[in-house]
Amino acid sequence: MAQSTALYAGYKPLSQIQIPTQTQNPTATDPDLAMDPMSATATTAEAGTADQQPQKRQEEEEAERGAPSSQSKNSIQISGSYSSSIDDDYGEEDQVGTLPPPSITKRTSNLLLPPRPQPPPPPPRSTSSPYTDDLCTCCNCAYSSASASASSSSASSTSSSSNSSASPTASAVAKQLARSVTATSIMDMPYNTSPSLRVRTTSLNQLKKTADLAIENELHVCPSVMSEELRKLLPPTSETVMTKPFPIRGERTIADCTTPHVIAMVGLPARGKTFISKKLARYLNWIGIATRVFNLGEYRRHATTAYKSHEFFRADNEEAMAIRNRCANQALHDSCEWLLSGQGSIAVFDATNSTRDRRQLIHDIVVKQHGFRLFFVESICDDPQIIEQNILEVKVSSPDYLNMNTELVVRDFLQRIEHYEERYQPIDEVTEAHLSFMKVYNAGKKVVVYNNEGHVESRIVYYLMNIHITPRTIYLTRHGESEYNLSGLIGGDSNLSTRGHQYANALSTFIAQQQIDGLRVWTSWMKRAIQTVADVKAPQERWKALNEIDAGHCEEMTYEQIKEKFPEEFKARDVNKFAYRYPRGESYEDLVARLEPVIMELERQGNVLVVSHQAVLRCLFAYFLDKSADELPYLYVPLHTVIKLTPVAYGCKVEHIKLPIDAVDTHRPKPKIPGDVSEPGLDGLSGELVAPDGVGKVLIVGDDVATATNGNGGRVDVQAHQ
Ligand SMILES: O=P(O)(O)OC[C@H]1O[C@@](CO)(OP(=O)(O)O)[C@@H](O)[C@@H]1O
Repeated sequence: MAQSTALYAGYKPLSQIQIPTQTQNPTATDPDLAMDPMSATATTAEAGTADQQPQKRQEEEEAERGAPSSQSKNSIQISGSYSSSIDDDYGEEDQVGTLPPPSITKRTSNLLLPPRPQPPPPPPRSTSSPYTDDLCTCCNCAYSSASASASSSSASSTSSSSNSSASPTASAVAKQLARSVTATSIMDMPYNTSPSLRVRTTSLNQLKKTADLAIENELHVCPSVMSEELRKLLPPTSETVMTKPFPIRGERTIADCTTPHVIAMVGLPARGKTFISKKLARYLNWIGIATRVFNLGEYRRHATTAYKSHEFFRADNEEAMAIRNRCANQALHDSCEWLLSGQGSIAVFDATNSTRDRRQLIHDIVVKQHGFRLFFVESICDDPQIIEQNILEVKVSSPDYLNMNTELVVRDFLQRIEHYEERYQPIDEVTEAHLSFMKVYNAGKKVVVYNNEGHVESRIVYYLMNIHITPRTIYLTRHGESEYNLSGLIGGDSNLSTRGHQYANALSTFIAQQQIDGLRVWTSWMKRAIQTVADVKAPQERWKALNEIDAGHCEEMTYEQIKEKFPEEFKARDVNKFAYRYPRGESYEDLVARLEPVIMELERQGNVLVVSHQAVLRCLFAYFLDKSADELPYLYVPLHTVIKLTPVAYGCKVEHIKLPIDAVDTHRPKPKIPGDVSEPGLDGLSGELVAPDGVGKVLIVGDDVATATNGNGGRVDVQAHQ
């Protein structure tokens, strides 16, 4: 966690904060109402100058996207049917008082071009580049000042006015840029233009407004040496836009989340805020939007050495309140700094944010000062059973209650909730009509969405409408060993081998013995997957989306054959396996995009057995285990093994159940030298029945499948993962 510098007046480093004494002061005022008039004035005054600009830009962005104006208030209400218990946070944390305006105005240039994670350096320009007429003078790349000078007249006027003092090369770049800015409009794009190209064009339209400034400052170089930010805004060329069905990872991120977002949770303790925050972050990261949760409870625990009792949360405990305020300031500040640093696109501020003043303050900082988007997610629950279940599941094991007996924990926590209830103000559509928010009632029974402002919010709303907390189990397994697996061929649509058929039998026995309530079976359309569940007694569905990664020109070849026939391709895959796309085929990143509807439907379902393939299951497994894009293509998913996933608290319990039928090992670990087929891998997983990263332990079932499913038969030691 990045420690802040003293950006807020009066801020004290967390390490210097002392444990509060449990004082009670009945005359103390509500800290949310006790705003420092100086701070409040400063905030308002600053807002007067700064706030209209981001808001205006936001509207312009929306107009470009064809999104409805934020002025058009809208609210929808949806009722669902979820039930059962709820997992939750460690009960944080609201009532923070005034947040003095942070002094980060020096970074407002980021608002125009928010820094993004650095993409890999551009490939050397080939002679097929459009920039071929002439060599540039700064680095002898193929940038053409001649082609740039042949710009359209309207473009020329734009560039010449802004670039009169630049070098000939800079002038050429400026012209090239300005021409594209002037000539290209999102409206001109053909209907089937890729999303990445549309975004690039949108960015160009934005750039048009700031072109003079940008050209002044940055266009003194050719594209190969100009800043990443500016280069991204150059018109697409045959090198930057490929013929492909999906944009590459970085582009997709930009497409989905041009403006940084803060998602701020709202609600009383034990209402599932941390559960929602963590799950949402896992999903957003998986689809390629860098997201991080800032949990206020963790800040508070860091600032105090030990939690003593609910007294700490009394509204009239001034000393404790001061600590809580500082922690909240710090967490929000860190969220914004993280977004400004360009490391991420969405910060989830996991706190109770339970008063109107508090939310207004967040709005002032996030929207008015930084120009970010802000979306509140309020979790409301009045079902005592859900709340109690939640306390028992996650509060009892909270670091706040180490070594405390369960009954005392429940009593203390309920009193803590009462302190919050005294001051809790649910989001109000009338007095807070300017906010964008959704409300989730009783773990998804009803959902209200208000002022939904764009694509990211829509995806979040859709996701949160699909998740539920009803206990269930998901079983993942690859098909039985196939004929192609035996001969080392990838892809294709071959039949099961003899051992593959034996696995199919063992699997149906195993599943029957598990006696899984309401089980549904999902398979790909591939023969080997369908044959594997031939005897499983449960309703079955075929998903084309579960088909194995399409290896394009490399289908039905061995790794050795690919290396021999396409050595460069083979090597390229080892360099970046997640992003690499087979010629005329798919990448792992494509797979993730293809599998999103599967994940969404899995979230809606109860018990499901998914029978699919190595690459596909790596993607699904990575979603449940929150694995990064680097780790994902190397996750170990061996044949003849069932991976049992059981949601617990904030994560997933993982069990690997190896059924007793031998199979070849198709796992190819990451080689030390890209393109090497002989060298043993770095991850050391190949051939070992060890789950990656110590995730759970492998349960090796004996000859009698029943031994393992009858309770004690080698029950595995499992770990829960966030
Ligand atoms: O991405 P890598 O590691 O090559 O693994 C994917 C490959 O796994 C295979 C087996 O080698 O999957 P599966 O047998 O599960 O259908 C190939 O079909 C597929 O191309």
